[in-house]
Amino acid sequence: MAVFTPVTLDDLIQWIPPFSLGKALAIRGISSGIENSNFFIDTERGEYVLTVFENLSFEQLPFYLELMRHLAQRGVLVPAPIANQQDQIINPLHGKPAAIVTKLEGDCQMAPAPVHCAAVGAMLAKMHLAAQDFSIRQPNLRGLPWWRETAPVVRPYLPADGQQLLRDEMAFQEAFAASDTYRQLPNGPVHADLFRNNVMFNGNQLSGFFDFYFAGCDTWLFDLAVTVNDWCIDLATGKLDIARVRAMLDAYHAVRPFSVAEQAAWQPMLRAGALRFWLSRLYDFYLPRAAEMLTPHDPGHFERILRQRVAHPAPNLY
Ligand SMILES: Nc1ncnc2c1ncn2[C@@H]1O[C@H](COP(=O)(O)OP(=O)(O)O)[C@@H](O)[C@H]1O
Ligand SMILES: N[C@@H](CCOP(=O)(O)O)C(=O)O
Repeated sequence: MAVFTPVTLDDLIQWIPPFSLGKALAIRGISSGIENSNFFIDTERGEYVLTVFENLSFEQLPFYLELMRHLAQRGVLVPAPIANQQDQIINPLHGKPAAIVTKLEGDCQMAPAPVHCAAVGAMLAKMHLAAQDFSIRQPNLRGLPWWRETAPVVRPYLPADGQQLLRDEMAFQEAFAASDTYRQLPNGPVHADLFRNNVMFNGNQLSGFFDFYFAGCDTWLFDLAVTVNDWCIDLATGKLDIARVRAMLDAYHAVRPFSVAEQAAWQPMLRAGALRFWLSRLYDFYLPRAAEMLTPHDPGHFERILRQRVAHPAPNLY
């Protein structure tokens, strides 16, 4: 997997002049993408990433790409979209929207240590603060309204104990979302999918967050819960690794101190973060999109995480 829309060097040479990147010298498809067609491109001004968007439209893309531009301009480490001479960052290529962004150096860190979790926590806090004055608003499209729609669709596929867990957790999250504590939580644009495979490291040095295509406005704590639930766990059991949790939370808190309401909301929010990905994985597993060619992610992983978070308290935020 997967280049869905082929782009040749000749295509690129024709297309790239308005970007002031000099001549296009080479193009290589990136095999690991699952949503879009991604390419590394060499130009006279250096190496960049070209993405041809397969599912998102010209109308939907500005939220994501303008958010990345906004963050990059404020020193948050994310791919910076390259504008053409008309200051446009989304341009048609083979009839689909396409964008060029800066290339992040390094690789994903799939076996993170506390040092990596601390770097992610600090950059996440910096990102939340920097996104506060971003002017485009879009809700998290995988938030509570989507859980409400999706839970009854996937529930019939589950065994009795899974159905019970899903029913109980939806009721718990509805009550949490209606609480005064929830209303006091700071919110704004969040990444909402900051898993290990969406962060690049150059050695132990974080080089950037990428894949912003689940971003939306939600509570900052939800973003942190999603991130902790992936970076700070034993993958086999879903149990939290206290040293990695502490490193991430302390580094986040040092940049953007947590509020009292956030402390009260932390345990329910870790459960919310697990429920969100349990639901999306159940949906992709039992109701795959037409022409889906991928092996779906295991929903059982997030069921285990959810059961863990229900049964065992996590370390306090501060
Ligand atoms: N800005 C970037 N800098 C460096 N590598 C990138 C960048 N964007 C994407 N990649 C590489 O391309 C791969 C696929 O990107 P991703 O955004 O996950 O694609 P998709 O949305 O199609 O799943 C990533 O795993 C990473 O190796
Ligand atoms: N992180 C999600 C899947 C989203 O896909 P991504 O590869 O684009 O991050 C999950 O693990 O369920």
